[in-house]
Amino acid sequence: MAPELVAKPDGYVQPTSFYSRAFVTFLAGNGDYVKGVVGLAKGLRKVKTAYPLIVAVLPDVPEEHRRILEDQGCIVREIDPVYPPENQTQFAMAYYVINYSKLRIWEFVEYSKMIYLDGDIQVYDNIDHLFDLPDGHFYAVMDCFCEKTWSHTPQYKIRYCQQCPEKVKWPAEMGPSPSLYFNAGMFVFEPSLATYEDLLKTLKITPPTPFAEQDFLNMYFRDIYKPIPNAYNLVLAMLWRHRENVELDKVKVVHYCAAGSKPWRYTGKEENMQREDIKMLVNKWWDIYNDESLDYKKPEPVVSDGTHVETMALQPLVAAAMTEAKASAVHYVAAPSAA
Ligand SMILES: O=c1ccn([C@@H]2O[C@H](COP(=O)(O)OP(=O)(O)O)[C@@H](O)[C@H]2O)c(=O)[nH]1
Ligand SMILES: OC[C@H]1O[C@H](O[C@@H]2[C@@H](O)[C@H](O)[C@@H](O)[C@H](O)[C@@H]2O)[C@H](O)[C@@H](O)[C@H]1O
Ligand SMILES: [Mn+2]
Repeated sequence: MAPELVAKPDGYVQPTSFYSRAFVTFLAGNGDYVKGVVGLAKGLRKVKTAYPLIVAVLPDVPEEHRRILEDQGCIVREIDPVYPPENQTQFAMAYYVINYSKLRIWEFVEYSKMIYLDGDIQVYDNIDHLFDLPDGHFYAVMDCFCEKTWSHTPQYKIRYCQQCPEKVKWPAEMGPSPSLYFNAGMFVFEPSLATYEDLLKTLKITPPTPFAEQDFLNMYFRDIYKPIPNAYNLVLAMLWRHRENVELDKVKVVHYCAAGSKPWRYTGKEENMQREDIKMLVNKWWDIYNDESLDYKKPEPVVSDGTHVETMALQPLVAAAMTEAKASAVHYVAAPSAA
């Protein structure tokens, strides 16, 4: 629901509840992931989230892509890259090396709570309630170890997966079973400069591993990690690896991370990509991406007592609240965080 607006004696109106919560995603390069972020922005609008979407962009994201995202109501913020220490690691995907730059979002301390979403994620139900989860923990959905991308791990070699720990039990002779491990495509976290500095300091002395920043974040937050239901981040491989753990009609967030499943590049040729559930989820993504009614509508400039007030690129909800607050004969100032 839109933040309360309070008209001040001098006629200035300011939202009482400044946004200290936001969704945040990450965009690198001049390629087609920008389509993923546009889809995400429109999906969040469709589920009527009360919070803005921040896009942390690397310097190599072109002005044209930044404009496209601002025109979709996103708040674009440039971040510097973060590189892991010199290493010979073979990342599961070569481009994973850029994903360490996600760590910059811990520096967004004007927000007390944020939900990170990969650009290849779509939100199909409102998940604003996750912002109310108790502070002091790191919330994310458990990953699955059954795809070939995990063939470098001991759990893969013995076909152990945390999604079905009873099926193949962890053998005592291999020591304690692995800590619960989350997929880093979606997580609820609290920005903090102290954590941010410590993350970067710790990264400098941590040898990189195949799943790059996902492995690093799992190691770093292991003691405060709390699993949340699979419905909040459906890692697509779950559909053919652990169908018993998926209630497709209750899924709120879909993560198009399986090879060949990025909707904007979908050809249907890769393994599992001809499944009916995959085709349905890819079409669902395109329905939102192509829905022009979900495009961001810049609020009409507010004209008051003859002066033309330039409204900033406000979040639709603040704009709607302003309209409700009868934009006549008063000036408006937007909440800085809504700018
Ligand atoms: O060329 C790229 C590759 C990755 N990303 C960002 O980094 C995230 C993580 O990469 P990806 O989702 O491809 O990894 P996966 O979840 O498929 O392993 C993406 O969702 C994007 O937000 C990007 O912006 N440009
Ligand atoms: O940089 C490492 C990446 O690791 C994760 O992706 C993996 C993981 O989900 C595996 O379990 C799948 O098998 C695999 O397909 C998928 O790519 C995150 O989704 C991504 O945001 C990012 O952190
Ligand atoms: Mn992803």
